[in-house]
Amino acid sequence: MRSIEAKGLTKEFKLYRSRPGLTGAFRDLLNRQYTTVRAVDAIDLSVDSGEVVGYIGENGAGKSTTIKMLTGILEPTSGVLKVNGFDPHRERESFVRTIGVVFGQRSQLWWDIAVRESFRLLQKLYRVPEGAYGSHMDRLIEVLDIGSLLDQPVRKLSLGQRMRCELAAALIHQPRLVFLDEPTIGLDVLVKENIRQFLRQVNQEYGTTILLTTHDISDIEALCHRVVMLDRGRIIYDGGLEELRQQWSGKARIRFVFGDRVSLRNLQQWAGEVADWHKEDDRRFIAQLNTMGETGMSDLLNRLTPHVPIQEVRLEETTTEEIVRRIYREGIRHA
Ligand SMILES: Nc1ncnc2c1ncn2[C@@H]1O[C@H](COP(=O)(O)OP(=O)(O)OP(=O)(O)O)[C@@H](O)[C@H]1O
Repeated sequence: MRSIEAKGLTKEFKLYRSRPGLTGAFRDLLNRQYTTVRAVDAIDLSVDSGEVVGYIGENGAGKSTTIKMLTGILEPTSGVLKVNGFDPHRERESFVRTIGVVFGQRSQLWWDIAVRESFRLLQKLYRVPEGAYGSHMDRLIEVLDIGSLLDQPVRKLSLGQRMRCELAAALIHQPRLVFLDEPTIGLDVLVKENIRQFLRQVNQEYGTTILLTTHDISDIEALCHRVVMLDRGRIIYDGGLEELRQQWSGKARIRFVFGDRVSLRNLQQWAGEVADWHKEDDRRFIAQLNTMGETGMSDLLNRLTPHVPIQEVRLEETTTEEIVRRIYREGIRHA
């Protein structure tokens, strides 16, 4: 079953321009001028139920605008959108009962009342029957380890404690689809790991679909089977994380420590077309392979060994973070 089905989904904003001075203000009154910003530009997105998808992109790429359309907060300018079988904006009342939302920067809990009371209010809002509520909440409270926080007002909680309560709040009504916007922002490594583990568990046990926006690529590595990358309102990549790494990790870099001093010119001569060289000191060099895969590496070693003793050789892996940063910087065509 499909959780999200978007075709040609577009959102434009009108930005009104103010002309300078009093005359400008007067002219604005009579005839306002505006420019149009296309925040989301005709995207096609299908997400099957049970998938965990990372939705990433630079600041201003259009992620929040997409999420706001998917959750029914904003009405699309054009395109077709079905989420959990609903038109999110038009059928908002029934639709919101099928989704959960966590915005890392904003709270859905009431600041001054005890966490327990916030949960109760949400239970009423979502009309969750008492029987289903009790056992489900007990489980959430246990897994998220928030039992000791229930009687405290939200304003007294640390960020990590609050995030765990936010997650419980978003899952009170057992939604089929959860939107998480920067769920681990500002959290320490241990809390991040707990939250990721919890999300994996929710996905596996309940088959909950998760759409996650984050600037923290390790969230994506830990959780997502699929990445959708947005650039200036358009999808520039939609596929597996591993494929993204393989396709765009670029030329392999090999770090050498030679047994003897060696000149850059000699290395260039011996290696020929196979690699480009960067010198760190007389014995330490980095080779950037011009041929992909393992053949390039063994070819290079074969060429060097007759001339110079190799003390250490290490293949440098490009991290996903580096790949993504490069794609943001250069665009996917040049990565
Ligand atoms: N209400 C609005 N009115 C006018 N322009 C807007 C509005 N909301 C967003 N935009 C513009 O739309 C574009 C996409 O913004 P959006 O907030 O969706 O990006 P984002 O990928 O979520 O960025 P970030 O990672 O910084 O949150 C930006 O150019 C932004 O300035």
